[in-house]
Amino acid sequence: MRLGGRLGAAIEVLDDIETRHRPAADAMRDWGLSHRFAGSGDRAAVGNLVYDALRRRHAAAWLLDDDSPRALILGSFLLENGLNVAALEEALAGDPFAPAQLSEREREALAGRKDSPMPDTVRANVPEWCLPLLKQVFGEAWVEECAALCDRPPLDLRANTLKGTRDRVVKALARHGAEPTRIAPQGVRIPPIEGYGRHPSLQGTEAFQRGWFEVQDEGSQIVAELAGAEPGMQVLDYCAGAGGKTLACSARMQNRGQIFAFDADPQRLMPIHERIRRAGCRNVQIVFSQERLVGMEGQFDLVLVDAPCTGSGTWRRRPDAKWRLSAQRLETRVADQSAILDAVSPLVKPGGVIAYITCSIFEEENGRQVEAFLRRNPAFELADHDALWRARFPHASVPVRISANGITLTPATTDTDGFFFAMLGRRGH
Ligand SMILES: C[S@@+](CC[C@H](N)C(=O)[O-])C[C@H]1O[C@@H](n2cnc3c(N)ncnc32)[C@H](O)[C@@H]1O
Repeated sequence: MRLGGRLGAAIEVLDDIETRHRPAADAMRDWGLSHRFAGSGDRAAVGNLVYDALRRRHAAAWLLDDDSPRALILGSFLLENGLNVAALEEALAGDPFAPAQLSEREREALAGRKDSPMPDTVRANVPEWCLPLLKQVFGEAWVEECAALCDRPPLDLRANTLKGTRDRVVKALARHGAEPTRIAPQGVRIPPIEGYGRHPSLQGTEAFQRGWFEVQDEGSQIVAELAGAEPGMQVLDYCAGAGGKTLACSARMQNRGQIFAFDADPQRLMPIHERIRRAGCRNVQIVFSQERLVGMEGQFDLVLVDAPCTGSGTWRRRPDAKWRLSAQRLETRVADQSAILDAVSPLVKPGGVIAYITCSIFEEENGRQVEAFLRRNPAFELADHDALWRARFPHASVPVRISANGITLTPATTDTDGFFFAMLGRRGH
């Protein structure tokens, strides 16, 4: 397929996402199935065009003064290509599969925008109802923070110290541009996609099959480090899902001590078996039912709560979720989180801690959630997050948002997905 055809295909996929309210990944998969002639390069290019348009939806719509799927794809192509209208026109000309040439109205809209500055609310590219929440959490930096959440993400890996070293992973993946991450001690980064290519598919590599690394965003690695699982500890990963944090804790613990991995949805736990085997983790017990935790009150040194959340910190990777999110869903998540925190608090031993984690940037799910928990549970107190950060990452010289209530990571500051971390200690020994 030529570029024109790819633009046409991207419009088709985006139209499917918009009109049928479908997740982008599902719409892309269906497009691939019904266009089997399309090669992997075509799929990657169409995927990039669609995801870019979802990331910068407001900016693309502003450029062409229209928010139809056509305007979003063409506008976002222009944003990615330095507003090169000639390149767009060339792609649209002479390809029978390309969308129609720019109309007079579109040309006029583009000409009108050429020298006018993009308004802040457009550059931020977030749903209107979120604006007050984001201004509240980021203050003056809200536009920069939101704009960074629209960038393409890197592909991050965590070298598995149960099987080898980070150096070995960096060397094995050097041809993909792999480099050590700046903060997480075992992190390896493959830079964001340029142009219309794709990240390498690493699952088939010998290094992956041998368990040398896991795919895990650096932010997720950092919060797992902050949780501080140590050899010999009794750890409960209460929202273990597919086990990303479980595996990171197991490596930190050098397979000594125990991790109980629980999730309210046993289906979510399914991938963990294979991951544990590949990674060589021998200190993980999978807990399929809450009943198994009865009688374990006061037993855990560390309870990790990687809470269900809005995922607003991961909008770079799942930009369609940004536009599906609603204030009501946020409210539901906040209620889930506070119920989970209350459920786990009796399981922590005196002197033990809860590591509360979200991949959200909203205060309601983060600092406010922590404050409300402490009001309900006076037996718990906040750790010194500043000291904790310095102790874990003494060599990290990046700006990071640390408050009394916790630590917030963002693409604009730590160059990671957005995450929140708070450590809540149970008083007494
Ligand atoms: C952010 S995901 C966990 C990701 C996982 N820890 C990882 O690092 O790969 C949140 C998980 O919480 C689970 N969950 C939701 N409500 C829960 C509850 N009430 N109790 C325990 N787990 C819950 C969800 O099924 C989901 O798997």
